[in-house]
Amino acid sequence: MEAEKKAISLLSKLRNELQTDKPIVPLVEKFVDTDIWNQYLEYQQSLLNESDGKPRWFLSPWLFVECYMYRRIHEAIIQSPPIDDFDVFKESKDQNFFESQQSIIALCTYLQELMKTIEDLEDNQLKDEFFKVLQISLWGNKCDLSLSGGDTSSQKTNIISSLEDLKPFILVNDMERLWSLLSNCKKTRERASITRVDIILDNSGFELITDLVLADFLLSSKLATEIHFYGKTIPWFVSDTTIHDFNWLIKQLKHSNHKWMSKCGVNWENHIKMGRWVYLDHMFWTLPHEFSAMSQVAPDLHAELQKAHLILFKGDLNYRKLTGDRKWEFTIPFHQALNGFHPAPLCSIRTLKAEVQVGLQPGQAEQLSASDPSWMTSGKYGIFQFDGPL
Ligand SMILES: O=P(O)(O)OC[C@@]1(O)O[C@H](CO)[C@@H](O)[C@@H]1O
Ligand SMILES: [Mn+2]
Repeated sequence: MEAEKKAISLLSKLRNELQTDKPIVPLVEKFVDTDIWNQYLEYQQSLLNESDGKPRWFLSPWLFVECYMYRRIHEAIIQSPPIDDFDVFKESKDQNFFESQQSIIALCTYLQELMKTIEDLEDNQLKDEFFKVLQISLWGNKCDLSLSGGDTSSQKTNIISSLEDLKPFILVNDMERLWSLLSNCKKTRERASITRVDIILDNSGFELITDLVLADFLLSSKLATEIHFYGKTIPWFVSDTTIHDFNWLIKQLKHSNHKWMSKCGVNWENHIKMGRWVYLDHMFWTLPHEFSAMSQVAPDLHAELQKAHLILFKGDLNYRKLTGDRKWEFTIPFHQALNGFHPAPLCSIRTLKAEVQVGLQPGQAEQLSASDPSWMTSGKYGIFQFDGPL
């Protein structure tokens, strides 16, 4: 109880600093990333003129301040042993999973049915199925909890039957290019050589299920032979996946009473055991840096990603970090907005929740603004935006 009181008082202090637009203060508790965070704060300070004073909540770049808030929430917890490994968002993440049960059952059933025939599918049928699981994973990204202020945001309808209706909401659609890349890898792959797809995960609960369905499909269709997943080392943006969420979810499936749900759980645990699925984390994903800084700030992670044949970045926050969260012209090429970040061919799979979007056709953004003013932030629209081999 003493620890809880302490954490709550630290969190109240944080809320007060935020609400009254106080200066952003350095982190105090020693942790693996404390020095890097404090250096980044100094860098933000260096961008200001003398007369502008200190970085502050209402004034500093949103990407930085928002990441900092989640890191400070974590600081309040690590300063309060013995509850220093408590995940303040765990309850809402689990709730999202339980409330999406029906949709999860539908997905697991769909996947297991598909598995029965996958070996016999013609190329064009396989491509159709690939596009379906990609779209499932895209719309899975609607269900994050930070946008709803932590309120429930689960998937209640059957996503598979909605795919056709949702197609007009895909603003950039590079699915064909993903197919070309992976089907080419499959055709030209020598026996015993590998095709590795890395998935930079976003939210736990329903979205994670959709990503694992995609990952399982990639293996079963032989479009890939190995999947590396990256999650977050600390609780992040309410719903983001940590290793505990990842393991918890697979266990839930495995012990489910539903035949196909538990089959998925068993298969997925097996993928992990056999090393076909590898879960990794790295502190870089919970730093405030944009991805073009990765080769400098986290050269080990950058080198690791270079070994992938394709990297899929799930979610809105990853898109903001890919593009540096800048006020780009809507028509600027994605490649340019990446600002030199290209460890391997990569694709963003995200629903739009923040006011950054590049690579649109001339006039497309203007048309959307006229017909649907909240198009950039409602999560109603989505993209598959690919930056291919150089
Ligand atoms: O990365 P996700 O889960 O798709 O979305 C997270 C996110 O919507 O939450 C924030 C709102 O607080 C947005 O800035 C951010 O992009
Ligand atoms: Mn998220």
